Amino acid sequence: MATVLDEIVAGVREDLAVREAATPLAVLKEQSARRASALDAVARLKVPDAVTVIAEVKRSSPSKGELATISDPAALAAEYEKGGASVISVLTEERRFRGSLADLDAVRARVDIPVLRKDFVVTPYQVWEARAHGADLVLLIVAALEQTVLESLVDRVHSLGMTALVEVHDTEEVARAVDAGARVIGVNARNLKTLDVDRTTFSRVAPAIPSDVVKIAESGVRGPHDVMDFARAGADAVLVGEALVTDDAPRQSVADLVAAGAHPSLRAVRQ
Ligand SMILES: O=P(O)(O)OC[C@@H](O)[C@@H](O)c1c[nH]c2ccccc12
Repeated sequence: MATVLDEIVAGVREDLAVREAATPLAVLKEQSARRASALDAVARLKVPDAVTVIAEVKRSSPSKGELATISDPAALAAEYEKGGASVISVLTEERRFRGSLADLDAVRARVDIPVLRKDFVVTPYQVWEARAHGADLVLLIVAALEQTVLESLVDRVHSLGMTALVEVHDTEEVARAVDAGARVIGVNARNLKTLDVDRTTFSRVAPAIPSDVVKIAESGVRGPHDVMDFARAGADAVLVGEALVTDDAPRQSVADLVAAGAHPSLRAVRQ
């Protein structure tokens, strides 16, 4: 039976065929060459004595439907940046998440911190697209990719100077991510087959991640308390979407999450 993930990827492939017909790869390569080099995201995500925050621009999701209108994604990203976010995540998937490459362009033009292209990347064309539109990081979901494809996409992302954020759900996927050369691994608390969130996923899966790899807890962060829990479980960063896009004061809420991630009581557990 087709899972939600299979259905999303099928839609992504259809939309991709349309873009590939309109913009040849050679054009994307020229656009990429004109971009400033990608920013070093690893240095910003893994800092001593603090959990950093990746703040996400997301209008809609398959699990919750419409979350927020977000008429000005760049303005929201600028608020996140002022609140102390280390990286901005921008959904570019159109059908289920109501994102676009135009959102990525707008955010890139406004903020100075690294930007993550959040999509269902299955071909090298999408990696070139990410770079052409100014992304510094690209999400790669292990569960959506054959191992050989995952390996070649990680290589492509890194060879273009970007950082792959390789998403896993269990320890087998961690092994695949590490074999593929991941330097940054995100453990998604949301199961992409059932869409359920299980906040214990990170603490179960993170011990399998090598110590030199950056560890990110993704999904289900409701507030400062969850940031502190993930910090105690060894997270270097958290990725937060829904709680921020549905908030009236996203700048202050990011600041509260950043403060929780740097709380002095966490120093002892992070040694
Ligand atoms: O909105 P949340 O629960 O804070 O989750 C953010 C982020 O982790 C989530 O949007 C996400 C994680 N992995 C993904 C892969 C594709 C699309 C979306 C995602």
